[in-house]
Amino acid sequence: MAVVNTFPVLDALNIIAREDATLVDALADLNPLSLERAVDELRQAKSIFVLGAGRSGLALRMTAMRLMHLGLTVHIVGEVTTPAIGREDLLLVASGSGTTEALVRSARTAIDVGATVITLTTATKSPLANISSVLIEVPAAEKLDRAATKSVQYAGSLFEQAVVTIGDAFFHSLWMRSGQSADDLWPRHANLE
Ligand SMILES: O=C([C@H](O)CO)[C@H](O)[C@H](O)COP(=O)(O)O
Repeated sequence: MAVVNTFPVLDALNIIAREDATLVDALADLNPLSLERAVDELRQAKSIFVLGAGRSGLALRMTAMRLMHLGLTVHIVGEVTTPAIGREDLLLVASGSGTTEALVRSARTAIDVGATVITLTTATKSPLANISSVLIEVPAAEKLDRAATKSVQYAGSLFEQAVVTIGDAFFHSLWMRSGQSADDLWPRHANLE
């Protein structure tokens, strides 16, 4: 790539905002039933476990906090206090590639014990996608996709933004159904921060 002297931040913001809006339109075409099923499964699960590596995992941690605000029992896989997953539980996984080995292994364990696995991924034919109970295709670039047809942003950035947005949409949908006010939710927010 050629060095350029300037690239206005507002231009970058516009590029990202446009990519995010296009992705939401594509999501609506690809996944309405999967998105609704995911919300139903999240509502019914005894405990929700969230799992992702790198930035995908960081994005899902934001969803984990919001689900906790709703009063749901949520665990982040890898934390020392996270218990064993069981039959009535749900594993929510985000992996752009769908091939990150530790995630595929954990998803297999979850399926083996009878838990539900919801996967957000760009790769619908990946090992992770193949074993998932609910598959949400995110039409974004995967981290090694250099074609710039789906995104001009670096690596899996568009996917990771989508994970945050879809997680917030899960939360919002569940919150609107829950009958709880913002004041009902707030006392659950961390008071040790
Ligand atoms: O951190 C990541 C990287 O910065 C890509 O933008 C990825 O999220 C991490 O490598 C995990 O990969 P995936 O399982 O393919 O999401």
